[in-house]
Amino acid sequence: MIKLHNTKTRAKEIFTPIDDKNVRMYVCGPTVYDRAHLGNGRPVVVFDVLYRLLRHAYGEGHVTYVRNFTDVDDKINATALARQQAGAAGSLEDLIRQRTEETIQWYHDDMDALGALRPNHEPRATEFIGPMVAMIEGLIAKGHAYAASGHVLFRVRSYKNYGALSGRSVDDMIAGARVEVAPFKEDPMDFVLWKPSSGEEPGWDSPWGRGRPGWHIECSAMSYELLGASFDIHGGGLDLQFPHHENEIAQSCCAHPDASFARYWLHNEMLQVEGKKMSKSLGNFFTVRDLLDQGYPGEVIRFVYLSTHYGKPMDWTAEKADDARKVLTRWYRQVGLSTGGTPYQPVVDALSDDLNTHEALTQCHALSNAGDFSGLRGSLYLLGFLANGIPEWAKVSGFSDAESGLIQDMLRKRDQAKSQKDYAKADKIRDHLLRSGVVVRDSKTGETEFEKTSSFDIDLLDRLWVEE
Ligand SMILES: Nc1ncnc2c1ncn2[C@@H]1O[C@H](COP(=O)(O)OP(=O)(O)OP(=O)(O)O)[C@@H](O)[C@H]1O
Ligand SMILES: [Zn+2]
Repeated sequence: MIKLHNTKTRAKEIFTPIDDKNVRMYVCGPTVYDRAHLGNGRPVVVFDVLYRLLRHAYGEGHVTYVRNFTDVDDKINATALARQQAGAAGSLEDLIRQRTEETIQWYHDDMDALGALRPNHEPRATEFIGPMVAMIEGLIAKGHAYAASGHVLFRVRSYKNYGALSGRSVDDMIAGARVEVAPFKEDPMDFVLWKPSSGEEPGWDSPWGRGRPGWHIECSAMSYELLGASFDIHGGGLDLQFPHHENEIAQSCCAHPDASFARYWLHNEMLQVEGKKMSKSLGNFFTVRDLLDQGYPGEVIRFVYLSTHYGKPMDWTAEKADDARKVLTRWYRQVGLSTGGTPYQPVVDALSDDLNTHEALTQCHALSNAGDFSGLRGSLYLLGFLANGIPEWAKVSGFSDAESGLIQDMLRKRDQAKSQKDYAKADKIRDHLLRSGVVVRDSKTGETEFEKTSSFDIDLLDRLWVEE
């Protein structure tokens, strides 16, 4: 039984899909104008864990995960224009396409490195302009939208539940929001569904002239096309709750009044830098690529994300990353002793309790300490580690995975002996290792490294391991 905290009801609820043969989830994806920063990676990993849990619970072929690329945006146009002004060859349209293509490639590379599975569908807004126009026409026909000066606006006051997701009234929201006042708006709260494009700006023909869609309608149209009018889960960062998600709900529920749109809304809290949201506009960001280039493995970054519950703000520290690397190194070496393995039930239970990844990692520690390496392997796999086997950085040169696993397990027993103050036993294990040709070195940080000597004898090591 999976429980999820639903922003819509502000409560942890039992998750029941509409169709357990096809569990459907939509997550708002990136605007593709630049490298993803570490904050942007958080929802990717959070919803990847949820996707993996749903696949575990309902079967791999029974979950449909959609995450879009917003490839129509003024920020993309601005980057392309800056390139053109700097002398880049090609029309603005070419440069825009180049920019979005390269950004999508970067996004894939970086998110793959974090161990995130690719969603089943990654629709690009530019491929769904037709359905967006159709949805806007439907909204106009029902009186929920109006055309004015080449724009189409959503009539917010026509939807009585507007604000329900955030739990605020329209008037409160206006007071707190930066709403654009424009002469063609009936009400300052009304938001853009379609806007005119001039000159070289990307644009498509529509009943309201050549123009482009607003950001909010993209998600409403793409989720409808790929998941239907009612689906199970909608996710994204908490910064999107208002106005983006309120607007998605208003559009979709008015276009399809008999459907429920998304039934469970999940929002991840922000990755912060000194108490403030990491964001491009504040300039306080570093990219996932920066960290990878500095030598932090993607698995380590993933581990740091998972160590905090998605509903809590978190920050990145080098100390957290160092700890993560140590723990993962030990676990990766230990699982070299096992093949296969199903996830440990307490790990599944922790994830099923509103994605308690922190508790899931605590349970992995318990498996590691108890020497249950097949349970550990299965659990790590469920958490999105080990998809490509044991990474190179965790290996010890000269040893096979199974040999490292064996040595790591002897070291575990030695640590246990030490903590029970049985120093004679601890020394005996070390001597065993030495006799088999393995030199052990304890570092100041409490980790133990090992190395192979020319007299390495795996058969002897194996025998001594069995004795212990
Ligand atoms: N600091 C953060 N922590 C967690 N999630 C974030 C953070 N910043 C953005 N996100 C999430 O990243 C996803 C992609 O958002 P988007 O591409 O709109 O980011 P952005 O607007 O370019 O970034 P920024 O907010 O820095 O301007 C969204 O789900 C958003 O909620
Ligand atoms: Zn969206």
